[in-house]
Amino acid sequence: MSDECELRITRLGAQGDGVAETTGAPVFVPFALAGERVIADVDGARGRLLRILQPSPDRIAPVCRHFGTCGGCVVQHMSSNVYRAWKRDLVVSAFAARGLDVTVGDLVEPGGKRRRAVLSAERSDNGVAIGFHEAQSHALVAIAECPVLDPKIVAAIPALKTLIAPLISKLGARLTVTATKSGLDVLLDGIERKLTPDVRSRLASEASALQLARLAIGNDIVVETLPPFLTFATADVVLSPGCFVQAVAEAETEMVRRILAAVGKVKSVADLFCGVGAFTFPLAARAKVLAFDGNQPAIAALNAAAKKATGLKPITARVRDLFREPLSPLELNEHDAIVFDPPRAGAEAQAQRLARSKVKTVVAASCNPATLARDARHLVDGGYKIESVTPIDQFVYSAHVEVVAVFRR
Ligand SMILES: C[S@@+](CC[C@H](N)C(=O)[O-])C[C@H]1O[C@@H](n2cnc3c(N)ncnc32)[C@H](O)[C@@H]1O
Repeated sequence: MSDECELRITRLGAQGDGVAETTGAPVFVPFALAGERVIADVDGARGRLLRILQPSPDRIAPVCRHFGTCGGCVVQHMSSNVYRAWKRDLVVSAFAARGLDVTVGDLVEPGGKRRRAVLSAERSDNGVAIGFHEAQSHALVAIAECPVLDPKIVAAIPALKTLIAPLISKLGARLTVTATKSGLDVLLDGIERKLTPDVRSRLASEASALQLARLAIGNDIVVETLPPFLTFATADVVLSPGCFVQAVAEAETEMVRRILAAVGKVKSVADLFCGVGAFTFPLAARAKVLAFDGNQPAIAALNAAAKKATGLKPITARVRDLFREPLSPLELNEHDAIVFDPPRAGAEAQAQRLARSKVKTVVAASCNPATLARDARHLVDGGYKIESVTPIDQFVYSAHVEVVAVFRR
């Protein structure tokens, strides 16, 4: 049952929604701003914005025509000041919820566009569409423009649509596109049927004609015209299909700069959750690095690049599940500094071991302030002091924020 109600929005929630405190529970209204009076269609804790009776002076026009339907961006409608304060506060609140009263730095905005897009492809009565899902829905919004994506990815969408059309059913598929230094690296997941030799050879020649660096379908590399690579310090790393990369190169540069500044002049560093080595190689310009990640292809890619890279200290990279088998305090103590950059779930088991170690400097990078704060609590309880917490706007217009936190003992 939904109800049309007049609401007064008093604050912004963690997902960027306007929140109205009612006599019952709070109501969350996407695209409403603090200070606004709105009419919303309210169903339980959610309100659909129908009309704005009194707009906030901080309301601005969105930069993209898809804003409001495409679920990729949640906050293009607020002034820069409100946006910056809200993003920073996501981090402040996460730390406060763990009883950590820290000074969180201002939001750093490195700019840049996303070099990685995870898109959906679906067949409908009007043909194949590629885009993002609507918020809280399975409906696809076909993308004609996108202010956050690398323009090379947006420009390739019409050609990708034609390329993959024969493979796409109503069930849909996932398309991971990465802009690498040798061209677009395209991975299509969720295709059930096996490729016939004819289809395969057509796909290979069309992908080459489009100058894609690589086209992979699931685990099958259909064609690799050029090895798709990214450069970290002096290392050219050929990516494994769909492996993790930081979404925005400029944000990665900012993270690396802060990590290196915090680590300082050291002899030995462990880089935990290293992926393909975005931090490993810059760290190895000054110290020997022991690197771990649970993803075997990522470690293979890192090791292959390490063999060819010049001017770096020794790198040892190994596959290890750091949730099940975190480094022990004894293993940690062999290093002057530890860098960890886990997935959204965080690194609780590893943080608990770190709390019992004697390592002087720990630097955490995280895309989830909630799990970072939980892990920081373990470090603080183990005697670490939080030296700095810096939010970095890697995921512009979304409710996500990257954070680099420095701990010392
Ligand atoms: C946020 S990414 C960081 C990668 C790298 N630091 C970078 O900047 O590119 C998180 C990494 O954690 C790895 N990972 C996820 N679960 C893991 C686990 N249980 N043990 C070890 N690594 C894991 C993923 O493979 C991924 O490379």
